[in-house]
Amino acid sequence: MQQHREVPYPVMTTIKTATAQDLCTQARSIWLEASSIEELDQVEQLYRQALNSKQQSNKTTHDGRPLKKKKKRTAIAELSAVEYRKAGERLSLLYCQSGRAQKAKKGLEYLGFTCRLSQQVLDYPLPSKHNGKSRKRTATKQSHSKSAPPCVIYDNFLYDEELEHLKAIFGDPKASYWSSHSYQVEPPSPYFSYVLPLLPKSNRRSKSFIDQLVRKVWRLPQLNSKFPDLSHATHVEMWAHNRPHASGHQMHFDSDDEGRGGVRNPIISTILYISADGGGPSLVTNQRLDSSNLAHKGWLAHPKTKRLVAFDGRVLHGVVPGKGFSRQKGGRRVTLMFAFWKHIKVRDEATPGSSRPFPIESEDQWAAGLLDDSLTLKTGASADMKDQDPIEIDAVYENLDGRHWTRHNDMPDYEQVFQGF
Ligand SMILES: O=C(O)CCC(=O)C(=O)O
Ligand SMILES: [Fe+2]
Repeated sequence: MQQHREVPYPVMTTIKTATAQDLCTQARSIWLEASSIEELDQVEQLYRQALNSKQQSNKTTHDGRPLKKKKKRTAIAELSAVEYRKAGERLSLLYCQSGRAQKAKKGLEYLGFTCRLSQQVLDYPLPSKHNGKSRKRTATKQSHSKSAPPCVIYDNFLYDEELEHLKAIFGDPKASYWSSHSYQVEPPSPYFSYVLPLLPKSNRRSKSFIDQLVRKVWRLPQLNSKFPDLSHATHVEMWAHNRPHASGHQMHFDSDDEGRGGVRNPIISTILYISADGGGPSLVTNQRLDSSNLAHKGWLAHPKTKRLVAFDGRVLHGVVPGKGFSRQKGGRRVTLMFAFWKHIKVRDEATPGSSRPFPIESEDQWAAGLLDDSLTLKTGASADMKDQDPIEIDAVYENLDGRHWTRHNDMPDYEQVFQGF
């Protein structure tokens, strides 16, 4: 758990030079790129200052005289209700990420939450020698047993040259893949993805980098024995993310067209970690759309370059925001996702959006890089590929006192569950 130095409560209650909203904006931008404990302390202080900000009241008595000094300073929060809520949630997340969930309780209660992601999730265990040890080969045989995780992790799935090729396309936040889609994480830009058919080897495009890479995942024997339906896939949908350390991705179900017209899940979704200089773990749970309870089990996979994570396309999952500060100034968490579909509607529209056909004629740098056929990928996974155990979490949700939200608790409304991101 990260050590957190307590900072004195802010002394100033009247803000003259910046509005409380400015303080929140400043806090968030420092937080997203923070690389020291001092910066994190500053973030916390700014939020507390914004939440405690007061304006001089212009109120007068009924006959027009100013109120006595004490009354004149009637507190008026400068933040709008929405901003106040956001700032309160941000500060609560900082508490939960640093072993101080108890301190978040009052604020979360005030904001109407009854339940939150657990300490084990928000203040997640860091990768260590004891976590994610290599699994014995026989362990994969349990894949049909009820308690088997709905996800698998393979380290060193990619060869170095494959990673380098992907880094050149997706690594730089200014690269054409991001700029040509006006990608941003805060506030998030609209979702966009591309669909490729899973073609027989004889197809003319099957030598492109992206087709070879997709095939390498799709045909991985270990993945096919864990998820037998994978062989029925006809299309793959690809999308990617490039996040600073503190940026998370709310809990969600992967769905065709983002769930418009009803949720339709892929057979499996996969995550390839291209850059892991920052960012929190992926969290996969055992909750499904038709579950009548919140997830009671979860599995964490930390970002690690060349790693492949695959999970049952029906389960709730997300990205936990990186806690503390980034190991590297400006470090990014870059992931490339593939969802394998039996049926998916390809939406051929002029603007970026959900499941567009892969632009095979495009001269955009990113598309050209993925269509490049000069690199022959070695078939199969890299020789030192290793399966790893995800880190098992036995409480995904807790009440505000930190007690497990068990199967015996009611299903709370979505707005009552604090995710912190
Ligand atoms: O980046 C990750 O770990 C997973 C992201 C994800 O679930 C998504 O983009 O749908
Ligand atoms: Fe997802």
